[in-house]
Amino acid sequence: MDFRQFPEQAAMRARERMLSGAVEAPAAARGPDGRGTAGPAAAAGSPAPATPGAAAPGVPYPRVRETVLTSWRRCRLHAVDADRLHVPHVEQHIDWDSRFLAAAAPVLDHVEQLLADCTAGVVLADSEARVLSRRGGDTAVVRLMDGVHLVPGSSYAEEAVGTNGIGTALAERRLSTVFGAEHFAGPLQRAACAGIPVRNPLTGRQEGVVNLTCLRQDASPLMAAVVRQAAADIEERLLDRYSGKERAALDAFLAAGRRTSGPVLLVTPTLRTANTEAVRLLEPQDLRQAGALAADLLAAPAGSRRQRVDVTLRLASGADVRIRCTLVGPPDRPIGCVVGMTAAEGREAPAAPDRAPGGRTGAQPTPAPLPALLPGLAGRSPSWRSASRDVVSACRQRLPTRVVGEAGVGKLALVRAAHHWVRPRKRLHVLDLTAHQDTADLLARAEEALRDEDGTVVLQHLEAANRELMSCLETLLAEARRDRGTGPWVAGLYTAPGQGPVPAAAPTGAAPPALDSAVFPCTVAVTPLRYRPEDIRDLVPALLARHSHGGTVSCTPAAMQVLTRCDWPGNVRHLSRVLQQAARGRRQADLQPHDLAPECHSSCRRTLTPWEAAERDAIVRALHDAAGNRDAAARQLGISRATIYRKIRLYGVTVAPARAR
Ligand SMILES: Nc1ncnc2c1ncn2[C@@H]1O[C@H](COP(=O)(O)OP(=O)(O)OP(=O)(O)O)[C@@H](O)[C@H]1O
Repeated sequence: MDFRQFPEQAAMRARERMLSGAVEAPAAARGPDGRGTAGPAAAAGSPAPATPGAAAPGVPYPRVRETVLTSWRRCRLHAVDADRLHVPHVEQHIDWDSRFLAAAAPVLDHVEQLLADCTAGVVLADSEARVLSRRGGDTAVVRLMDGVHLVPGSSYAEEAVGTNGIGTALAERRLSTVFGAEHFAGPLQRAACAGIPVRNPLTGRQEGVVNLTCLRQDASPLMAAVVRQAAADIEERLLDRYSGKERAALDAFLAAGRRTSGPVLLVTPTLRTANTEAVRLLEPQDLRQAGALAADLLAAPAGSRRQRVDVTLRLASGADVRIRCTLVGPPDRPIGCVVGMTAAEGREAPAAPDRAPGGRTGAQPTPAPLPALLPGLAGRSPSWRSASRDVVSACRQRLPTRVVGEAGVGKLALVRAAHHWVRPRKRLHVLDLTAHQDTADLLARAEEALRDEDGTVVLQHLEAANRELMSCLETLLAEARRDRGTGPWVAGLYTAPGQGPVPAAAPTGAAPPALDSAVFPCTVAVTPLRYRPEDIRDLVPALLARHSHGGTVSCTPAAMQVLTRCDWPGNVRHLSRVLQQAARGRRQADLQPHDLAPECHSSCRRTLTPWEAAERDAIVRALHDAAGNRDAAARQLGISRATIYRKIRLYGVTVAPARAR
């Protein structure tokens, strides 16, 4: 039975079981968009539950599409209420004069006419899922949409109302069809909808979503075709609305964005836009402030206008940033201004009162003003944010800090980013304790680095230090602080053994010398990637940008799903290596699951021997070649059916048959 046909209460119960991990949801039925592999006829069958005993014998288990299941998991993370609908009213935040709305209006008129004899209504929302316009729909659909507040001025963001054809399309960045019980919130389950993001053809950013909504029994594959065409028409009209000057200014803005990994803004007399990094790192008031600076430069009298202006700006977070405003076009007739941002040179944002990061020691924990996220680093999980906050805070106070975590979790990356944020252009000295055979040489280098009062000294791989070395380092560090009262900031990185719990604080007793050292009053633990899988969605594009050398390699949702399910025993470094391999030799590509290394398609926890790893890889490749068909893969490998099934179980191979993907 297809989940979409499930009655409301049964659907809710089945969903709870799937999300609580009691059963693995069998994927996937063909949606009325015609995608997927099992059509409505197949949907009428009863696939066995993935976990024996998940459904009573003879009781059909519902099929759920992977995209829907992923969306439900996001809803869970956002604590969306499944029983009641909470639709925020956000009218005051909407730009009712936007270029997007103006470009879309004639297209919506046309779609409304097309749908005159149909029951469905068409809805337009902006990039934040705020409803801008609603047209058409027969009486029943209008009543339904009114009943669920699907009206201009309300927000249909997935984190507010759950899985739906507006917010989910934006979250997935592609066509999203949601039918009946696939909606997360019960009150939406009478509806069926198809939504597709509309992209700005010049900047590539999502401008919004066009969506069709009808009663669930009226759903049709044509809905997807109609929204696709409408989105293409809006994109074309959007392009037409840019003048030649605006296109030239946008070209300069995009070129500036390619040269930096930081925030970039564009201001022209008629247009304001910002890159993803700016939106991610800055608060709205910061964007407004920076935009005002650029507008002032554009409005300055021609005689006094300079091509480039550098200023320091204090952000809402309290951090200082260096702003560079560069005019586009000649100074006497500029067509726009591009604003770039870096951390301010030699200026430290005001430090918080004395506070031990992590709140483990010290007096009153007072939150310090901090950047929303450290530039150049990806990840928004609470544990990553907390580690970032603690490391920056320690860096500001020059509090000797031990950063603990498994190999490749990002300890050095975090300390480096904090150093560049707090004291840009000052030196960062990294001393790898495993790279120095000669202790005297290591201590001499440490002594020299510790003389750099404004710098940061990182002692990497503290776990490799024996008691004697540690005691010498302690003496050096104590002297560095006593002599000058302040001294450089010292961070010690301790690589904890893999796949085990991270020590939350400095252990005592039989702890290794690096951990029972009295030198570091503060310890920050960085969580392994497998415990913060939500960061993978941020890390993947950031790491792909690094490995595609200015190209545009991205990840399809299906490949992203494979990546988010992996355990990543080597943490971010491991993920980075897999993406580097997958992106090798490509400048433009949408990575598919089969582009990822075979290890991503196996959930085996133990370390495989080289022979076993080779066998697993061969099986994964054969399964990909055979579209997941196990019999065909076994034939290709020249092994029996029974053997391939046994090996698949042994290695936890997760390549699903194409029908179920
Ligand atoms: N949040 C992040 N965003 C972007 N890149 C990251 C992030 N965390 C780690 N990386 C990247 O992952 C790789 C490994 O990180 P890093 O060297 O900091 O790990 P580590 O914890 O210090 O490892 P080890 O203990 O083995 O020395 C680096 O290439 C780093 O740039």
